[in-house]
Amino acid sequence: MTTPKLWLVVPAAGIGQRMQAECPKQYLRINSRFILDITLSRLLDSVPFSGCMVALNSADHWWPDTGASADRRIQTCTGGTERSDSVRAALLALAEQVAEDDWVLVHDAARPCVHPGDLHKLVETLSDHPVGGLLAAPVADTLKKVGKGTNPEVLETVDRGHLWRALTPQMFRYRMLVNALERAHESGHRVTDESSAMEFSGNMPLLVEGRPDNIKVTVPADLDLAGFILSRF
Ligand SMILES: Nc1ccn([C@@H]2O[C@H](COP(=O)(O)OP(=O)(O)OP(=O)(O)O)[C@@H](O)[C@H]2O)c(=O)n1
Ligand SMILES: C[C@](O)(CO)[C@H](O)COP(=O)(O)O
Repeated sequence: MTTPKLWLVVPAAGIGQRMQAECPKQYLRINSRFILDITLSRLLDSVPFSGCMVALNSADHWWPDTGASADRRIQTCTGGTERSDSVRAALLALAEQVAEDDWVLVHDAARPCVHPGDLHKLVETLSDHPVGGLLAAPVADTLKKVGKGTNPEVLETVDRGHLWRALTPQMFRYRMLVNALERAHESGHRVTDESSAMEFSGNMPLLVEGRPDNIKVTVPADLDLAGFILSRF
């Protein structure tokens, strides 16, 4: 019985609309380094991955200027319209290299603050789990449900007792994840993370508590926050 390998998929084909920046947010800089370079180096320096596939936008002209583009461990493919399309494209691009039961960790390019300790905790916790799982953090704020209009008036306060925020990496077996994403896609079931696809296929991924500072750079204020977090470790 061979030991399953670890593979990394990084969806980096978004346009960062909510960031309202002059370039896709994965190419904004923190301390002069591209966010994408920071994310990839933190992941590849922390976990012995057998390989890495980065999904890039077909219009991406920044990649050749990254440090990562010179890293022989990293391959690239063209992403898709939605994040899940980009992840599927990256998984299919790895098809000839990956064994069915190998583990794949999927991590957002826009999450540069992921902590090595959380990566080790995720891999160790899930290494013999039948399904896999994801880093997540318990909800710490009171949550309000609002109506559909543009004026967010409160409909109700949602019980947060059993609510967690999904983070990344999300870690699943290659074949199970490909099948789950294909099934969700073919069913027209829109998923915003890998766990949702696994759940749609009837699985119960395990949540592994991660640091709440593993933020996704999404809106302008997140850039300085990420810089501060990274300065602390
Ligand atoms: N079609 C897409 C959309 C998103 N992503 C990636 O998925 C991650 C999380 O998505 P999100 O934060 O939504 O990034 P964007 O889609 O770029 O942001 P926005 O929704 O503001 O445009 C990002 O690293 C993004 O590059 C991707 O690879 N392919
Ligand atoms: C995958 C994710 O980061 C987990 O919280 C999130 O679903 C990505 O959502 P986005 O709308 O693509 O940023």
